[in-house]
Amino acid sequence: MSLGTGLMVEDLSHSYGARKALSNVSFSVERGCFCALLGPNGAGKSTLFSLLTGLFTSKSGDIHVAGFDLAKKPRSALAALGVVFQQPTLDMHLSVHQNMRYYAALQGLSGKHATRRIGEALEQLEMADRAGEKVRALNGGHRRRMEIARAMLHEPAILLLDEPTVGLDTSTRQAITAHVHKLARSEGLTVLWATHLVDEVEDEDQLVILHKGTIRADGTAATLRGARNLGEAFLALTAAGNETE
Ligand SMILES: Nc1ncnc2c1ncn2[C@@H]1O[C@H](COP(=O)(O)OP(=O)(O)OP(=O)(O)O)[C@@H](O)[C@H]1O
Repeated sequence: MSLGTGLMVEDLSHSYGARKALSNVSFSVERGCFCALLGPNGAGKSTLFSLLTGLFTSKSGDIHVAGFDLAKKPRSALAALGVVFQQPTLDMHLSVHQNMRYYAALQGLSGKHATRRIGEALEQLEMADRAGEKVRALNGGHRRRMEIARAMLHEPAILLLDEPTVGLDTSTRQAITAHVHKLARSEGLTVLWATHLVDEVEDEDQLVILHKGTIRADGTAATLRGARNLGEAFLALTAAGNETE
């Protein structure tokens, strides 16, 4: 895989003691693609994210981020990643801008460059007019948008989001999902979006279905669902996997 390309996961496995959470998982996401990683609770999505972000180390398998081998070039690989974790990690007592400034400093951005990137990232997520507000005064949707803007500060090639709409109402979920689809299209950003909700997947998205630690399907959402709606297709693909166990 060459420099600047998307994400590649090859033959990745992970166990918690005797419990196998991921078994020989392989898939790749082309640069600029939105890939939905769809799986029910316990499928292994968070485990995969922990491996992709270097929180856990894989004993078997390879991960390449924007062309960098995570095991051999962790700094370069991690620098190419923007991450939005499932649990919010904002300082409620600071303003949006202060939170962004703090994170910019952690990323090594300072001065005018940091100010410019904070402005641009907030603009992209339509949050620029909230910059002076305390985070605790924002609703859940705006907090999430802010976290996405924050993950974009260092201009990552790849954005990972682990169930980023958990706890949000339907219209807020739709707005955030649409925002990130737009980012992928307009910025050439590679996106891996983990979810268990089929309505967050668009027909033209790449869809990877993970169930009980294995990949059950990988293709364009429209192709995988065929004439069915995605909910039916998802149930069929995950039920088919159960029968073999
Ligand atoms: N720290 C742990 N110790 C033991 N087993 C774990 C641990 N974390 C996860 N597991 C198990 O590994 C499997 C995959 O869990 P994981 O959290 O990665 O799935 P998930 O798809 O993210 O699910 P959810 O949507 O519920 O977060 C599950 O069977 C889970 O019970």
